[in-house]
Amino acid sequence: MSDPLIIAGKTYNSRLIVGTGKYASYQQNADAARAAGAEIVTVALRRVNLSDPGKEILTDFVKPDEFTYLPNTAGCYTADEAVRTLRLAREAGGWNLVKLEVLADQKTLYPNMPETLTAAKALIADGFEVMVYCSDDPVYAKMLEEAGCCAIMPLGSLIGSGLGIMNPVNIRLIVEQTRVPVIVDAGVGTPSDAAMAMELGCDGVLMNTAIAAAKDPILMASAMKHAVIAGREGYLAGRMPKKMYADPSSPLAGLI
Ligand SMILES: CC(=O)[C@@H](O)[C@H](O)COP(=O)(O)O
Repeated sequence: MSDPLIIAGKTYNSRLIVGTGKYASYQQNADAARAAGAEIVTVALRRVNLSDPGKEILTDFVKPDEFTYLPNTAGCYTADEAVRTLRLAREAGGWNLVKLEVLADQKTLYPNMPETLTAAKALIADGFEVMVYCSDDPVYAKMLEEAGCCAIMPLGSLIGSGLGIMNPVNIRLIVEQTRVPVIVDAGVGTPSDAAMAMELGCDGVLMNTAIAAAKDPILMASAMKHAVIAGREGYLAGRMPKKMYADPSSPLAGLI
């Protein structure tokens, strides 16, 4: 069955996007991205070495001809900072598809939604394709979609928390109202969290810590790949209706 994910007019077969932080090495990062079957990797422009030849460079391991690079603005706390960071990235690397995140504070890394919306509008006016990390607030999610974002990426829970999807009802509301892909970003801790996101009807999942901080990141990456596929197929198959009382599995007719 062909069931591609289309973001900003480009088709992907994988619905799992992975990060490039917290790994023991860039080699382990590359191996995990492959085990996850990921086609897109997100890169924190302010944290990952993309150019200093005196150190290991990410692109030597996670190769740009193998993965679509999705630069992100992790570590930016104002719209201005985020816009400036992505403009510099476009000049340096030619990246036009970007992941915008504007954070509110270091303790929660919760998205600052007014600043995020301001930055999204500026970037879209500047010709960027903006995938946007956001709160699970359906009202802001709608504003970001109307501003022209090409993917809405609500948090499952706080970045790096591994707490899973704290507010499935809000995620479902966002899914129902959104016409561009909805990708749960942040907070996934286990394969069942990833499957739940997909069963809720999300178009994909972005995760970093759940894989990078696992005891065996490569095995966890593979587990996440299967969970995303299982959740997607379960969503497309349509779950059975919930019932309050038992319903026997074997037919009642013809009983002795
Ligand atoms: C990698 C990234 O872009 C972040 O949004 C974040 O790190 C993902 O969150 P988790 O680490 O909780 O998966």
